[in-house]
Amino acid sequence: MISKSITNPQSEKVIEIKGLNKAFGAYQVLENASLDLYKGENLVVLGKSGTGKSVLIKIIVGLLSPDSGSVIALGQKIDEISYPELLKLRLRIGFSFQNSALYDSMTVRENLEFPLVRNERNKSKTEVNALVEEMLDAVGLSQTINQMPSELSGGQRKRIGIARTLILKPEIMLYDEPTAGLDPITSKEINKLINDVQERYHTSAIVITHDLTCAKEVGNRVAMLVDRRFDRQGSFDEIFTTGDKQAQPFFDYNFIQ
Ligand SMILES: Nc1ncnc2c1ncn2[C@@H]1O[C@H](COP(=O)(O)OP(=O)(O)OP(=O)(O)O)[C@@H](O)[C@H]1O
Repeated sequence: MISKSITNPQSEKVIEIKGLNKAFGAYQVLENASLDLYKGENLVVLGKSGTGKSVLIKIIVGLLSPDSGSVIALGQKIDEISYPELLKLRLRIGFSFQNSALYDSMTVRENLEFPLVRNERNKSKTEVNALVEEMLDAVGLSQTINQMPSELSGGQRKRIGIARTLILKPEIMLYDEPTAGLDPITSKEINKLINDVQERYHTSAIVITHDLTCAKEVGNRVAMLVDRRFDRQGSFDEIFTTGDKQAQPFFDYNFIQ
């Protein structure tokens, strides 16, 4: 397995997180955490369960407020913009949920149309159809257009979930455990899809995962959330070949156990 090339640190930043603090009551989840997402890269975020990865994502899209620190996404300071501006910004950031979050009572076509009908009402029926077809082609599932989610496999549902997120052409994609619950072959297909999306749509992405094969295959960079911050950042090999005591258990669990 070949690692992907690491991002040029001179690249433009599409997300800049500086000195982030977030606690729930006395429980400090993030402490002086800093992390950047560069334009066009896939950044893998690794961390033990309950360390605050979902909290981080929620802060980025303004669903949770940090106690202090600054988050700039696509040039906008999340905690300073108005609510309508925040809603507009969220449309530029696609969030692919862990459970795919498809509507079971709608066909694949209707699931894909839904974000457009809700957010881009000015689109004609022909434009909507063209976008649905483009997205299904992008995820390799054109033939499922009239099927119900219950007729799809777990891997296919993930793909349709990604297609539905992509249909608004977001500049940033947030993937929450994209390979969770999938077999290794289907996981590899999802990894390839994440890379195809990066190439075809020039998205920048944060990929939250516990799956190191996924991390290695899709990540231009890896950041580990340890002790409430992201002190460990680098290429996959930089993180996992140096015998780091916090990183090693992830590696051992995924590749040796
Ligand atoms: N709204 C909330 N109120 C109180 N505590 C919360 C809230 N949201 C998250 N937490 C706590 O913050 C910590 C981090 O949660 P988070 O969901 O971000 O973990 P995670 O790293 O995404 O875990 P996993 O890998 O299991 O999904 C947990 O201890 C969780 O209980």
